[in-house]
Amino acid sequence: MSRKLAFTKMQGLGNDFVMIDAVRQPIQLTEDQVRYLADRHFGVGCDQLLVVEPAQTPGVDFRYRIFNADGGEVEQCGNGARCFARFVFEQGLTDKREIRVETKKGIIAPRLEADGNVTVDMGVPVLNPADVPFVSDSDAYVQPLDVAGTSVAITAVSMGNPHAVQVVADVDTAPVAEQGPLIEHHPRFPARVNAGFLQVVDEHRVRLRVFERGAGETLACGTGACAAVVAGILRGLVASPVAVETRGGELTIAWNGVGTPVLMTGPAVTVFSGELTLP
Ligand SMILES: N[C@H](CCC[C@H](N)C(=O)O)C(=O)O
Repeated sequence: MSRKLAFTKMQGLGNDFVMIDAVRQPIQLTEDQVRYLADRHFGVGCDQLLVVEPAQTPGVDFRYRIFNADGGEVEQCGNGARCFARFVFEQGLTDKREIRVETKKGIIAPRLEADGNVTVDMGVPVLNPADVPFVSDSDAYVQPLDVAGTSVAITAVSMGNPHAVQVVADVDTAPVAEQGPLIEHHPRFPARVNAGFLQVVDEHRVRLRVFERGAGETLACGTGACAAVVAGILRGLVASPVAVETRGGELTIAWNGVGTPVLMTGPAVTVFSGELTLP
């Protein structure tokens, strides 16, 4: 039996989302339905689908679930967190400008700024390889990863979701298309991984491309920007705060070191709303 579904299309630096208000229209989407909604030819089209639900934890305002375009549910989404905050405010689901929201892996706190940007406390990055998860007998911040016979020096970081960050001379010529899928599916990342390609411009500015788990290369990746700055600071290449230039625009990331949270600031834009009949 088909049903009507209201949705809103949003984007954060070109990383685009279909937002579903499952507070007012409770729904459980199948993987096939997620893939349909994310499909850029047969559906609405997005990198990720974000479903807003009532909170399940006391003292938290909402729960938000994140699904990649391939249908898989994941732990965290940085650009999505900013769009989520604007969505619940614009839809009248809250009158708060600072929101506590639970995701599959932890609670984050987005704040709507007066200048239109959104700042999110993305939580404390996880560096213990077993918790990323990254199969390794070392906890060194830089480790060699064999990628089709090429040894790539990566830093494994979890922002709730897993990231493998490498430093390149120039993101425009980095082997994103060739290495991205190989790193995403690398056996040493049992939950797969988002592959970051980081170019250092100066102490407070970098350029970044990310081949995302379950979505391919996106124009921007918020958790990827957080992971890249963490990796850059651990390697002594940059210092907080860092401007992160992505193909979709610029994020500001601040981090004061191991054991402290990462703060991410950037835009969140509503593109259009619509309704469709869900197959
Ligand atoms: N592809 C990611 C989820 C979306 C993250 C990204 N869109 C962001 O802004 O953080 C993963 O599978 O972990």
